[in-house]
Amino acid sequence: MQPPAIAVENLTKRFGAFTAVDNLSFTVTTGRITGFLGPNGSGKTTTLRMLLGLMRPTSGRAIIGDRPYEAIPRPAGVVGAALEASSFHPGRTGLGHLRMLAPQVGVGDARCREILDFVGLSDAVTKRVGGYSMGMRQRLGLAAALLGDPQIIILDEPTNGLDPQGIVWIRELLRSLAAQGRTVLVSSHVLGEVRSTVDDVVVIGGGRLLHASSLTDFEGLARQGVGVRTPAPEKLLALAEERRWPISEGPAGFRIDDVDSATIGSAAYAAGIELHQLTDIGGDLETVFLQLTAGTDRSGGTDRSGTPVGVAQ
Ligand SMILES: Nc1ncnc2c1ncn2[C@@H]1O[C@H](COP(=O)(O)OP(=O)(O)OP(=O)(O)O)[C@@H](O)[C@H]1O
Repeated sequence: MQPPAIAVENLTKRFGAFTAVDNLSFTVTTGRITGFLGPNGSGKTTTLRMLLGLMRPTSGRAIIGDRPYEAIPRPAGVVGAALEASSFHPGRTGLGHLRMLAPQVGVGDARCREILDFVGLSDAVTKRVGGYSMGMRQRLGLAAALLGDPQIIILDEPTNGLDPQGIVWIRELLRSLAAQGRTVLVSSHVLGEVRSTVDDVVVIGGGRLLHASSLTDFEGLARQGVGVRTPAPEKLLALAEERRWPISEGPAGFRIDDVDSATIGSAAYAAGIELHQLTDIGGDLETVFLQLTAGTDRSGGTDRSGTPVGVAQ
């Protein structure tokens, strides 16, 4: 198996007494698009800044390829990032902005023009950034990230402030980058904006890891199930085995998947099994995401035992 493109290992960032990123660990698989999800203030940007050597971690480390960002000899050729769309000099043109970056990236004028064309900004080459729309700024940020032709791309909320057309454009661009075998880590506080694009998800809240898995496994959390409580667990387990129901036990009782509550209730009644609770659970993935991240203040983010919820990586 290929080593991960990015490995975040026990990363922590404190600002005084405030812990913005709290012992965070996850990996980003080479050649896949990973959605880095969490509500506002959950620590996404802080994590990305540490990844990119822009901020020193309090403890832990972040590895890109096989080394920390600071140790990469020509970083722009390995990893490209767009963290903030607004940090351009308003008096510069789009081309001027890229020309300013070109020497440190190690590219010439032709590449600057080529990449502006690629992000759909060729008409705005000579227009000053001060007059750019939000969408144009996002495109210019992407152009800067892609200038050195990196294999790993890190984008912080690239859909922020974009209209629906712009969001579709970003999605298609990310897909085309992944189709070229590149690795993309893209942050968002809105699951819906990246859901149709990403292969994997990392969900954080309150600076802590809440969930990491493939999107498919994440969607599995929203599978319809029925919660069952009974004073006769052995009998229920025997019934589930006989009926071949997928059953699992958690702190809140049993969960049976892919069977409706009426079927379970009738079968339990016929088998003389006393039930104390029969509840429909799961459903819409957006709701699952909101439930997962709800109340993740600085003391939250994990269940009462301190275990991240649903970590599958
Ligand atoms: N330099 C700093 N000094 C003090 N606190 C900071 C600093 N940078 C970030 N924070 C705090 O750390 C927390 C995490 O911020 P961060 O920007 O990483 O979150 P985020 O998930 O990217 O949020 P958003 O989606 O709003 O961009 C926030 O409460 C923020 O106020």
